Amino acid sequence: MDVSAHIEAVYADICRRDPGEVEFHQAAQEVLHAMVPVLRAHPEYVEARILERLCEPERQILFRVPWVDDRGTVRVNRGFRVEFNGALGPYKGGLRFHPSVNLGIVKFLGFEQIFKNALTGMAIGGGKGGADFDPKGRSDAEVMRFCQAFMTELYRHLGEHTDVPAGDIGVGGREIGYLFGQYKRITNRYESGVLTGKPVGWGGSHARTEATGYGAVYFAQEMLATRGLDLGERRVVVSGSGNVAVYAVEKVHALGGRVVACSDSSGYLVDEDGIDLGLLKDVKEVRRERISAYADAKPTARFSARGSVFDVPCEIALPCATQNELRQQDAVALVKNGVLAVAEGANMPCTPEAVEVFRDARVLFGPGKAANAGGVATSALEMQQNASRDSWTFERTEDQLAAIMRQVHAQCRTTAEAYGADADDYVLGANAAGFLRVAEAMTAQGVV
Ligand SMILES: NC(=O)C1=CN([C@@H]2O[C@H](COP(=O)(O)OP(=O)(O)OC[C@H]3O[C@@H](n4cnc5c(N)ncnc54)[C@H](O)[C@@H]3O)[C@@H](O)[C@H]2O)C=CC1
Ligand SMILES: O=C(O)CCC(=O)C(=O)O
Repeated sequence: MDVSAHIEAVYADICRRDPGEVEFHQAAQEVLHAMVPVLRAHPEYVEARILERLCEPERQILFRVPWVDDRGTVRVNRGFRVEFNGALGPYKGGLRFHPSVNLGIVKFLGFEQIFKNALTGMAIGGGKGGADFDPKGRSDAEVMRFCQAFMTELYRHLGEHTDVPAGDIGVGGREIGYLFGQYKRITNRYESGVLTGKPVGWGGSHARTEATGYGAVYFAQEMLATRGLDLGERRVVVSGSGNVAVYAVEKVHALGGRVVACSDSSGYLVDEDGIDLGLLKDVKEVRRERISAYADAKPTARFSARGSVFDVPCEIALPCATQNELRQQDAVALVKNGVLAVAEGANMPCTPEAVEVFRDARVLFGPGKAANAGGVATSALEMQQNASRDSWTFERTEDQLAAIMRQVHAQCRTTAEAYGADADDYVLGANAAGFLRVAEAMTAQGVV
């Protein structure tokens, strides 16, 4: 059988059926490319049309979200939930509130989530959702009314055994609280496990807030260890300054590294003293201001509205903002400046051309579906705690997170080698290991 031709045909079909969904095409192409050696070893998955079934969501929900702003004006947004694959458990994946959200972006994120969730080894399927709502500049009351309107439609598709959303860009503890309140009001059920990322006082898990950023740093640490290196004293650049970025900075500092730059959509900040985490959290989490407010408050820091945060020389780069933020020219600059390792805290932040530059330069590269899997894995730990009406300590939860990240890392390397690649080929290893677990479950469950 000509496996390459089969894969080409699957990809062509995706592009033909869903033209314009460029981010989904990009995510699918990466996975499909990695499938060549896997399908050669498993022709039964070609026969069972596993790839074709994996690339088609089980269900896509699109809905109107009408709400009223503080001036009494009626607003209308579009809501999405893509329930991509439920072979391993309830659909699991975050909600993104950002003006750029469209079906193609939600599908790319949901598709990534299938393989990421499988890699964690936990019982969670893949899904993602969101809305083209822009929370920037909105009052708390507006955000609450929007969340209530969003949940007024979405609730009928959710359930702790059905579909369990969490946060993503623009959705944090505040939004999860409002969404949970509306779910509870409509259903008259205190179903703790229907959403994760809840605040710790009422069903949230310790370490979930920190998990994605911490996990990405653990993954970078594991990659460095394969070359006898560690994070101590290393110069690190983190893009973004949201949930993932802030806790990546925190863990790098805890492990002895120094984050010298971070960013937001308005520009980037360099602080050679090392990013002051207290100030960063105050600017971003409390005051919800632009990152330039940090430089206004600290004389050692400088803010730049032009150029890229990846121009700042570093040994470790952690892209933690958004998709396709790290382009070919950024990768070239990083390599020129001696970068050793790149771990994707965000989903698909590096373009395919950038990944190629890292591969050619033999830079250790951890793809998002492996490197940022700590967030969703800790969400699954939150579901476990909710199901058993238990609450674990921070230490116990973080220990489990660290163990899961070590296991994800090891699995990437052994799977890459098993399919004839170098163990450093984390892209092949992550995609193949995730795929195999899902394909096995789909096969056992029949054509459904
Ligand atoms: N929150 C979580 O647990 C997980 C998040 N992710 C991914 O991590 C990334 C960040 O998510 P969160 O930190 O949760 O969101 P967030 O809303 O807390 O932060 C997003 C950050 O990215 C910045 N940003 C957005 N667009 C940008 C641009 N074009 N250029 C520079 N900065 C930009 C924002 O200013 C903000 O600092 C996303 O790709 C998300 O899908 C992945 C796994 C889990
Ligand atoms: O915690 C979750 O359920 C989802 C996290 C997420 O959206 C992601 O892994 O990209």
